[in-house]
Amino acid sequence: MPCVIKPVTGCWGTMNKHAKIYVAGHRGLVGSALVRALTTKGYSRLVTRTRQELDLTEQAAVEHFFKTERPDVVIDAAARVGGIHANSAYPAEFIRDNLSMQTHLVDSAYRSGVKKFVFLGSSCIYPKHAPQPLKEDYLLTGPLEPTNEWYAVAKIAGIKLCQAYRRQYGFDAISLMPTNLYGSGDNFSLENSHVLPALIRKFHEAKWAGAKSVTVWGTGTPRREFLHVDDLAEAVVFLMENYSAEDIINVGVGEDISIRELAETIREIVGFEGDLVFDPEKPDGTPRKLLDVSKLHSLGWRARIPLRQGIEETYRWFLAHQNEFRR
Ligand SMILES: NC(=O)C1=CN([C@@H]2O[C@H](COP(=O)(O)OP(=O)(O)OC[C@H]3O[C@@H](n4cnc5c(N)ncnc54)[C@H](OP(=O)(O)O)[C@@H]3O)[C@@H](O)[C@H]2O)C=CC1
Ligand SMILES: C[C@H]1O[C@H](OP(=O)(O)OP(=O)(O)OC[C@H]2O[C@@H](n3cnc4c(=O)[nH]c(N)nc43)[C@H](O)[C@@H]2O)[C@@H](O)[C@@H](O)C1=O
Repeated sequence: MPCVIKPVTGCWGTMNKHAKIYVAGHRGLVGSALVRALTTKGYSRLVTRTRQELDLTEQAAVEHFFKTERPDVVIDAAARVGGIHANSAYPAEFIRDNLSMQTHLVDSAYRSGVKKFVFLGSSCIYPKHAPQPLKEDYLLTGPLEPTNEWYAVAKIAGIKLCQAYRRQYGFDAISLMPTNLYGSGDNFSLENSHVLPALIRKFHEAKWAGAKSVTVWGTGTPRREFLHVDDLAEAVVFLMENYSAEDIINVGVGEDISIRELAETIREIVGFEGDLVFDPEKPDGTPRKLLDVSKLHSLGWRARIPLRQGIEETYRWFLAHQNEFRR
């Protein structure tokens, strides 16, 4: 099905700057960047709820929220998220919570008359050994990476949910597939975070402890693509305003680096002078996960924050917030 570009204003009417936009998961890495991006773009009616105020795994609470708040637009940045270890260690929570939250959100949004729903998947929905770069068409063409198949299956179900509600009910739900993200507000847990924040913290702590080496999980050979979360948020707002179709869209940079190169870059930025030690007992995960972003480029959007600059900014954020991490 072809891409559909629609104008911000005009027949839609909902995407004017007074549209009431519910950002689910607004305290997370992505949600907080979305709040910044939407505010900068002049969207003045943002609705947010903490997990304590609205637990999205509670169907009745979600239904009640939509009936009373009646947002025009929903951006779903709420999910159970984590790095390679968390995905392997908590498979039941990753599949259960993600299936539950997204189902409640999509269904209640449709039933309460939401005009636009933006769902966020992930590049891990593609088969482990799919050709690179990963085109949107490769979805469901082969087996998944075992370390994150539970999360990936939930995300694939989320895509299908959006497509089904569009086909049967004409619900304008779109699904975007971000690559690995990083930036201000990330999770810096040593066990459960993604590689980039984990390595920032490991190198920083090793530097201050005067350690001789830092251990990097796996062989260092897997390749990953990293998109700054402020770029991602801009892309999400752009697609919310301009895209309406059932086909998924990759959101990335179009370039990747090896974990060894990433570790060397972070070591340099942090100023750690010791060695890198690779631990091959830890899983490598997918060998490569580079998105084909030609569809996104053809719609008129490109990432702008270079990786080194983004890591430097993220390290400054880490230094300013290291005593107040969320977990
Ligand atoms: N980070 C990444 O590299 C990537 C992320 N994505 C996708 O982007 C989206 C956002 O991820 P990210 O910002 O990194 O994740 P975070 O973990 O930083 O944020 C997730 C948010 O979801 C909220 N949440 C979790 N469970 C519940 C619940 N039961 N009820 C209400 N709120 C809940 C969290 O609330 P609380 O603050 O209370 O914990 C938090 O605000 C997800 O869909 C993820 O799959 C896609 C590709 C890569
Ligand atoms: C966004 C994406 O994120 C996850 O997939 P992933 O890309 O494999 O995740 P990751 O960032 O945790 O690891 C990337 C690579 O880096 C290596 N690595 C080295 N040292 C550390 C380290 O210290 N911590 C971590 N976490 N990884 C390390 C690690 O061994 C692996 O080879 C999925 O949850 C998936 O569901 C998903 O969507």
